[in-house]
Amino acid sequence: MKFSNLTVVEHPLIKHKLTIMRNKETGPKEFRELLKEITQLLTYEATRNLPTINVKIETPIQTTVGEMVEDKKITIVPILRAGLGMMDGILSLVPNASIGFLGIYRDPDSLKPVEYYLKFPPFSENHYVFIVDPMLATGFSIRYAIKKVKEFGVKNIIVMSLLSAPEGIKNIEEDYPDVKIYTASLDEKLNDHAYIIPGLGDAGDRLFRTK
Ligand SMILES: O=P(O)(O)OC[C@H]1O[C@H](OP(=O)(O)OP(=O)(O)O)[C@H](O)[C@@H]1O
Ligand SMILES: O=c1cc[nH]c(=O)[nH]1
Ligand SMILES: [Mg+2]
Repeated sequence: MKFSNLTVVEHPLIKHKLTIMRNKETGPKEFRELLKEITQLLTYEATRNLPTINVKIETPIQTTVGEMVEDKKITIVPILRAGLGMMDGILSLVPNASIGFLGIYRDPDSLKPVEYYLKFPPFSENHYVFIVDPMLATGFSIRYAIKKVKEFGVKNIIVMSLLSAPEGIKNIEEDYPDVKIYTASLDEKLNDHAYIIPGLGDAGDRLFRTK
C-alpha cells in the first residue's frame, strides 16, 4: 500500500527494537526505554526538512557562518497518555522546543476521541508542531489533534507514530494531505475492536502498567 503523506522509517535498529516492544513478555521499563530510542531515530528523519538560519560565530581560528535550527519555534504535542512515552525522545534532540499537552482517550464504543485536557503554548509565525502518539489506529485521535493545532493557525504539522494502521493513514490523508506522517511500521490492519494487528496491544497500559 502506498500513501503519499507517509514515511515508514526503515532501519534494522528500528526493526530490532520494535520486535522487542511487540513481545508481550517485555515489561514497562524496557518498553519505555525502547520507545524513547525509536523516537530518537524517527526524529532524525522527521526533522530533516526543518529550516535553518545562518548564525555568525567565532571558531578558535576565525569568524564563520554556521547553520542552526530555531528550536524555539518548535512545539511537541504528545497525545496523553501514550504520547508521553515519545516526548523525552524528541526533546533529547530538540531540547528547547515547547510542549503542548493534549489529553484524549478513545471511547471504546464509538471509537471517537474524547478530549479531557488541552494546554498549548503560544505559537509564533512559521511554527513547526510535532504531534506524537505511538499508536495510529483508526486515526481519529491524531486527526482530532491536527484539527486542534490548526485552529491556532499553525501550518507546519508533522506527525510521528510508532505503529500505524492503513485505515488510519487513509483517514488522515483524506482530510489533511499536507500533514506528513513518520512511522516505524505500517502494520497489517485493524481487528474488530480497532486494535492494530499484529500491533503491540494497548500502548498506554504497557507504558504505565495500568492493566
Ligand atoms: O487512532 P485511534 O483509533 O484514535 O487510536 C489511537 C489512540 O488510542 C490510544 O489511546 P487510548 O484511548 O488508549 O488512551 P491512553 O493513551 O490514555 O491509553 C492511543 O494512544 C491513541 O491515542
Ligand atoms: O492497537 C491499539 C489501538 C489503539 N490504541 C492502542 O494502544 N493500541
Ligand atoms: Mg490506551
